[in-house]
Amino acid sequence: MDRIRIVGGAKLDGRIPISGAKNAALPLMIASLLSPETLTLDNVPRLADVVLLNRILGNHGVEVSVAGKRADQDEFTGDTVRLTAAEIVDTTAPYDLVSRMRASFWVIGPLLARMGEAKVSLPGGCAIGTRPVDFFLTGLKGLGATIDIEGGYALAKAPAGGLVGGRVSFPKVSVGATHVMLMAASLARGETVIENAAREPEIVDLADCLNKMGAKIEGAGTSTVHIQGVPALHAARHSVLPDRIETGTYAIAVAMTGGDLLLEGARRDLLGAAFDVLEQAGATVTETNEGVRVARNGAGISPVTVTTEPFPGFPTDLQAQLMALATKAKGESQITETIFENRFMHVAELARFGADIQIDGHTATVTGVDQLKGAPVMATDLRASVSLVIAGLAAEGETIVNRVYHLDRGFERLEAKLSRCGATIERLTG
Ligand SMILES: CC(=O)N[C@H]1[C@@H](OP(=O)(O)OP(=O)(O)OC[C@H]2O[C@@H](n3ccc(=O)[nH]c3=O)[C@H](O)[C@@H]2O)O[C@H](CO)[C@@H](O)[C@@H]1O
Ligand SMILES: C=C(OP(=O)(O)O)C(=O)O
Repeated sequence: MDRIRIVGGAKLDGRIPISGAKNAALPLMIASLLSPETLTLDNVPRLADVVLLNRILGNHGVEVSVAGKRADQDEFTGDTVRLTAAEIVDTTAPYDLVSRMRASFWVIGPLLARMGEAKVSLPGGCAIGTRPVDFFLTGLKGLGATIDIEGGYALAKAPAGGLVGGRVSFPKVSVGATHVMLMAASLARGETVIENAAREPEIVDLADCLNKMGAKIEGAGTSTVHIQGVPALHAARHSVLPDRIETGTYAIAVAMTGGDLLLEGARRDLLGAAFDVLEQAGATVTETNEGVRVARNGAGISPVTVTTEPFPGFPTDLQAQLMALATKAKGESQITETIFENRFMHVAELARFGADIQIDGHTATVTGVDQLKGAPVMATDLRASVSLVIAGLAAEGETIVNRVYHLDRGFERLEAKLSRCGATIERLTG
C-alpha cells in the first residue's frame, strides 16, 4: 500500500495549478445518464473517484472515452472526457461499486428520470458521519416516485408517464440531494421548485451544464431553484470548475509553512469565507489574473474561531486542514463542526505530531504549540489525510502518512505539486 514520506521544515514557494473540482466532476459525469447524446467534459481531474465513477457509469451502459493530452498541454492539465449514454443497459447500481463512494448514489436521479426505475445500493464514502439519504427519498417522492428500501438497496419507480414536477423543501441544506433533484426534475413533466437548496458552486456548475444540455433551471446558487422539465436533453460541452477545496488546502499549507504560492486558475469567489479566515490567521491573499496568490512571511499564525457552514460559510471539507494550521498558532483556536457529526478523526492523528487539541461535543479547542514533530500517522478519510500532510510539511523531521488511497480519491498528484514548490515529499510505493 502506498505511503507518503515528508521531511518537514521547507517553505512553499512557486506555482500550483489547481485541478478541476472532484465534487463538480462527479455530478457532471453522472448527468451524462440523462441524455442519449454525448456530454463532453473538459478539465476533469485524474482521481481515483473519477476512475471508479467511470466504472459505475460503464455498468449502466455509458461509453466513456478519455482524450489524450495535446503536445502544448502541461502535465497538470485536466482530461477531456466524453460520456455517451446512447442506451442504458442496466438500471442497477450494485453494492460493491456504490459502497465505495457517496456520490455514486446520485445516479438514482437520472436513472429514475430517464428510465422510470432505478435500483441503487445505499452509499458509502468518507466515514465522517451517518450520512443518511432521507432527503433524496423525500425529494424524489415529491416528483411522484415510489421508493422502497430492500436488502440495502433503494428501489425507485416513477409513475406511469414519468416523473412529475413538484415542490420540495429540504429541512437542511444537502449538496447531494440538491444535485439529484436538479437532474431528476430536468426530465420531469412541469415545474419543480426546490426550497432550501444547497448554494455550493458545484451546484451552479451542474445547473450550468444541464442548461447547456437543454434543461431549464433558474436560481441555482440561491436557496430557491426553479426547474421547468423538458422531454429530452442533448449533447453539450462543459469545463469543470476549479477545485475550491484543493485551492483552500494549498492556501492553508503555505499559511502553515510560510512562503508564497500562486494557485493557478483558483478563484477567490469560490472560497470567500475560507480566505477571510486565512487572512485573520496572518496570510496575505491577493487575486491576480492568473489565480490567487497566498503568502505568509515573517509573522506567525494567529488563532482563529471558525464554525463550518454550508456555502458561502467556511466549508467542512477544509475543517481538518484548518485544524492542522491552528496547531501552530500563537494561542487558542476554536473550531466547530456543524455539518457532519463524526468529522474529528484527524484529531488523534494530529496529536501524534505533538498537537494540543481538546474536543467538547462539536467543538475542538486547539492550543498552538511552538513546534510539531514528525511522526508515522494514518489517514482516516480524504480531507483528514491532507491535514496530516500539512502538519508533516511544518513538522520537524520525518512524517510517514499511511493509507494514502484516501488522498488519491481527491487530490491530483499532490506530492508532485508540492515538491516542485520546495517541499520534501515523496510517494513510497508498495
Ligand atoms: C461528493 C461531494 O460533493 N461530497 C460533498 C457533499 O457531500 P454530501 O452531498 O454527501 O453532503 P450533504 O450536503 O448531503 O450533507 C449535509 C448534511 O446533511 C445530512 N443529510 C444529507 C442527505 C440526507 O438525505 N439526509 C441528511 O441528513 C448529512 O448527513 C449532513 O449532515 O457535501 C458535503 C457538505 O458540503 C461535503 O463535505 C462533501 O465533500
Ligand atoms: C467527504 C468528501 O467526499 P465524499 O462526499 O465523496 O465522501 C469530500 O470530498 O471531502
